[in-house]
Amino acid sequence: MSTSSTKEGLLSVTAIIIGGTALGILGFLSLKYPDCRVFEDVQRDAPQVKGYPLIGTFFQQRKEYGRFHDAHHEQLEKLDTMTMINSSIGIPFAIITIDPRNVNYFLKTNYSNYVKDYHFRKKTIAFFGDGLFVNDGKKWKSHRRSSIKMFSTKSIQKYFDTVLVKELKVLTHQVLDQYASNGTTLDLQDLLSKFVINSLFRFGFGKDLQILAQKQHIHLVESLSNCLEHSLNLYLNPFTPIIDMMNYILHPQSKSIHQQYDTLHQFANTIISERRRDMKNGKQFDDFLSQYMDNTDEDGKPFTDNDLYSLIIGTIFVASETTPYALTWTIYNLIKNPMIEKKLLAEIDAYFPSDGDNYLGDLDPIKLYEAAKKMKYAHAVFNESMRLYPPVPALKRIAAEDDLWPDGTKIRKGDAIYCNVYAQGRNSKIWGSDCLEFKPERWILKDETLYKEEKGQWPVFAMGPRVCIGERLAYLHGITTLITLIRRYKFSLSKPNQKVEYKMGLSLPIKGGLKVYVEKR
Ligand code: HEM
Repeated sequence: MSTSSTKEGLLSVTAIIIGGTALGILGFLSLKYPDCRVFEDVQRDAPQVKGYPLIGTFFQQRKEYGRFHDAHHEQLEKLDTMTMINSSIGIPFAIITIDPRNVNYFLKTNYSNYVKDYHFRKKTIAFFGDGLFVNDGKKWKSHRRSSIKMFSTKSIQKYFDTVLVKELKVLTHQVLDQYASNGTTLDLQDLLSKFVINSLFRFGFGKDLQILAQKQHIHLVESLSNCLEHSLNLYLNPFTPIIDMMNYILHPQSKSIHQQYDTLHQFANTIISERRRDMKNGKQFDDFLSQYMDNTDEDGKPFTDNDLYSLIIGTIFVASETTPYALTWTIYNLIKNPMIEKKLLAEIDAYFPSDGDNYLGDLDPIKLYEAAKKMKYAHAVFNESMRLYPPVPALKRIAAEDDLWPDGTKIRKGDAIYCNVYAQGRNSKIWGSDCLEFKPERWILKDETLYKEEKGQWPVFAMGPRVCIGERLAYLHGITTLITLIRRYKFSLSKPNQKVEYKMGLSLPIKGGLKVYVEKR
């Protein structure tokens, strides 16, 4: 036998051994991990969404991305569980829970073991800055402490008198009346976002952005939404920097994403420097910005411009992404349920007896404020809409240490935890067999008081030490706007078969907005 054929023989034997061993290992691993990702430790005493050997639920998760929350809802109902594991290659391991005991535990009882996602903070820092929303520990504490004073009863009342009612007049008399008389379609979601941004900006930073009627700062609103989407893509899609580069090469004329981030930073920097100058000249202010500037962080140092940037952008972010979406979904639900709208109108009439064209006592701030606090049915309608369409659809944390949940689920250090608020609001075990129906009556108890949930079965504003600090303001803002709009206008979908579905993200907007016609009542 020649040396070359001996070599060939040896090579093929080696190839057979290597190939056989690889196949053997693959077969062994496939048997060990038949429905989850390879090397996953699934011994957590929680049911698991079944996937494929070694890759887990990768394909299911990719396919369901656009309807992520519904997929969780269906999987939880199918598995007949309130806590489940979803394990996929390439996607961080996640434990999803809607069990009120667990939710109460990780958001409240043992909240310090469940921290904000560090990777999210790192990827989104260009947008959010390094402030309240994305931090834990000292930084979070000092930012929260400095913000909270703005949400006292006195400040909220002042906001009502000096800002909200005036903005409502612009929204109705200058904008919506125009659409009503022209009979043209409008995107209600977009309009309400601008309305809330403008109002809260005047409240927090004493500046009228005039984006509602006079169409100023529209580039700011665009940059805001593009940069938010971009920073989420940076977190979720590793190819984002390559896509950015391609966009830059293919569309050299259009504004690059970096220029849009610059727009946000320049906008915030201008506000900060103007304020520093005015304060130096002895002008007095009583808003968010001045409170931050007067306060110090936990080490006694003044807040930096970066801290102030995160406050400004954070406020615009919550303003544009929560209350307006809650309001848009509520009006959508009322369009779909005319009998409920009729009942709401009856409650509004009881508080504001018919007064011709002077709707709602011509928007008298004191009357409105008092009514908005008391109107039970309006609260029930708003809550019921947020039950089905929570503005913040999921709460995510990372476990700092191993733990054991009240339902027996074992938690490992580093696990990602999701409370899917959307799936929880639609769960039949929690809300009964009519859970998918829009029924505001479920919020009104036999003794005519409003049901208040505090045990972890509806954390729409979160709970525990990180509960939303804007909750009271959001209710007052939401209810006042709702009753004003419903009393003055009748809304209808511009196309009766308009597809209304949510867009995936940190919040729950309607994909493409809500296109409506508006008529004066
Ligand atoms: C319907 C309206 C709103 C809903 C449903 C809502 C919901 C929430 C939720 C669920 C969280 C917790 C997020 C998490 O920890 O992962 C949160 C946090 C927060 N919200 Fe709201 N929010 C609303 C409106 C507002 C408004 C109007 C403001 C202020 C202008 C505000 C300010 C904040 C702040 C500052 C935090 C961070 C608190 C912290 O981490 O300590 N929210 N909100």
